[in-house]
Amino acid sequence: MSILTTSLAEVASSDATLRAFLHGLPGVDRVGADQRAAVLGTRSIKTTAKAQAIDLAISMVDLTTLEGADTPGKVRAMCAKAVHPDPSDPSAPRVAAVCVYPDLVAEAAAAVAGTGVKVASVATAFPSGRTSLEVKVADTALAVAAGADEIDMVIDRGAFLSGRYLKVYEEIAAVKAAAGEAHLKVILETGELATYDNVRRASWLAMLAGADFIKTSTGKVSPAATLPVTLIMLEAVRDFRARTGRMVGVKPAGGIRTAKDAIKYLVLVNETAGEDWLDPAWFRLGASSLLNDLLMQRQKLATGRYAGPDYFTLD
Ligand SMILES: O=C[C@H](O)COP(=O)(O)O
Repeated sequence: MSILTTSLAEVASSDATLRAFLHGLPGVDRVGADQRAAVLGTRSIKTTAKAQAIDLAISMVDLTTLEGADTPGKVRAMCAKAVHPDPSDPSAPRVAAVCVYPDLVAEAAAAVAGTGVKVASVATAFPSGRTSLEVKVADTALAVAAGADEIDMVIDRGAFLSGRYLKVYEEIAAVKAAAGEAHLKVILETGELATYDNVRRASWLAMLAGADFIKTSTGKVSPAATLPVTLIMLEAVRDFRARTGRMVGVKPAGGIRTAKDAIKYLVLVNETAGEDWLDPAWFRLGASSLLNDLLMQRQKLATGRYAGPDYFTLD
């Protein structure tokens, strides 16, 4: 079955049709992808453009805490930081969203109410996803009922890697239905997918099933986000829009800690998917400890000196 001739409506009728479609996608040139990501990662941005890039990156952060030891107090402090990242400088943009476990959604929703900061929650038995579909759907519905604007779900990697593509598709579609109006980010956990071809296939599978965003990683598996994997996902959303007219967002997450790295991702977005994606509606950076470096670099550009990490509250 050729990607050019297949009707997308027919693709999800069985494992066999999904397999034919996904394995009919062009293979990823691994060396080429690594090299292109490395080259784009060396592009430098100067002064004004850098200041704009830092503010854009701040506005794209999903400020995240996903620890077993998370408390309501920690979540409230994180939410305060999400709304006013730099209390000494009201011109610092707020972040896109806070991202928490489902049991802390209500706390987060109360803390950011009326500010424009969204609440994202990792439902579906994050990070492993190893539970029944009934539990995943209930986890999602409860998170939305508690106030989540966005649901970050994990795919069933075991099913994907054993070729049970229809199961993965149907789970995503069921979680999407349970999410209702909430936006659905589908985490591929690329560090467990073994090949770049699989990253491309999982990206298409998630988009076909209704993902609003595709996300690299949970942050609990190494490697997490990388530039080459994000490049492949950006190509996928670009090609998916060309084929269907529908735009899907991209979220690298896990291990992104410096402003320098964040800017590399923005260059990659611009050069791969295009500037339509340079917007928090279409591109996010999932990170627990990136924001302080963005704020430090922002202040350095404005004042010519670093304030030092102690100046900002903890990420
Ligand atoms: O979704 C975001 C990740 O869980 C955060 O990972 P990180 O702690 O490496 O920034």
